[in-house]
Amino acid sequence: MTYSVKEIFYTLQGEGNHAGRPAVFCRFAGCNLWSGREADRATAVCQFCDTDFVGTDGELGGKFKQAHELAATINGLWPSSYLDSKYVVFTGGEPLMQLDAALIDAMHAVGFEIAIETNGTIAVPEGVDWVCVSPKMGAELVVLQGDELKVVIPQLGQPLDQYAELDFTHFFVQAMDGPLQAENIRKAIAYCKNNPRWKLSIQTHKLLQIP
Ligand SMILES: C[S@@+](CC[C@H](N)C(=O)[O-])C[C@H]1O[C@@H](n2cnc3c(N)ncnc32)[C@H](O)[C@@H]1O
Ligand SMILES: Nc1nc2[nH]cc(C(=O)O)c2c(=O)[nH]1
Ligand code: SF4
Ligand SMILES: [Mg+2]
Repeated sequence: MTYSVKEIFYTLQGEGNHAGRPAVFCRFAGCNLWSGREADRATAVCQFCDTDFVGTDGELGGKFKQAHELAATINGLWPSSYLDSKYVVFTGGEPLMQLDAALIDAMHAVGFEIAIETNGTIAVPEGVDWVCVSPKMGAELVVLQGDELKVVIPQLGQPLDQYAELDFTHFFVQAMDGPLQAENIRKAIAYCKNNPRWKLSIQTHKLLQIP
């Protein structure tokens, strides 16, 4: 299959349980909950997205015909002097529209641990080493287990109490970035203090002004 990739870059994971961990990010183009066009945002299922995932025009973006070509490009960003702890985060857009067994095998073959950031609407294939699910109101959640549940708040009517019963190891709330960010951060802090199973995920890469 041909993979459509917006961009590939080496940075620190900014969010969630692995915040601060060096990682290659592979951002796939396309999402099942928004076209990515501003004109469609108001009518999209997911309306608060902070990411440009349209097209293949970003850093190292493009169409990759073979899993091993994409794996080699990702592997090429890992520092050659340090071949331990290799970590790739597949995101997007929605990575589970494209991540398949061939790419999982190709990444493992070059020594990577594989993480995904997903909206939870598409089943996770075998072999993914770290599953971060971020549910979206208005979209059916089908991924009911994983490593971290990272809920962007506030979303009207979101069943946070029910989410807390799902089979995840870590439970995070993350303040929605946008015009109400300051207020959303206050809400997220208050939510964690009142519901101590939940931890705060800060988008540290935005504070640090790194990709
Ligand atoms: C851009 S999404 C891509 C992966 C996948 N489509 C998803 O939604 O999980 C990566 C992460 O950013 C979060 N996110 C998107 N827009 C955000 C915003 N405005 N404020 C805070 N987090 C946001 C998502 O919920 C998700 O956890
Ligand atoms: N540094 C950094 N960390 C991230 N964690 C999740 C991201 C995403 O867009 O999926 C992201 C991102 O875009 N950059
Ligand atoms: S599901 Fe993820 S990538 Fe798609 S629009 Fe929402 S936040 Fe953006
Ligand atoms: Mg991001």
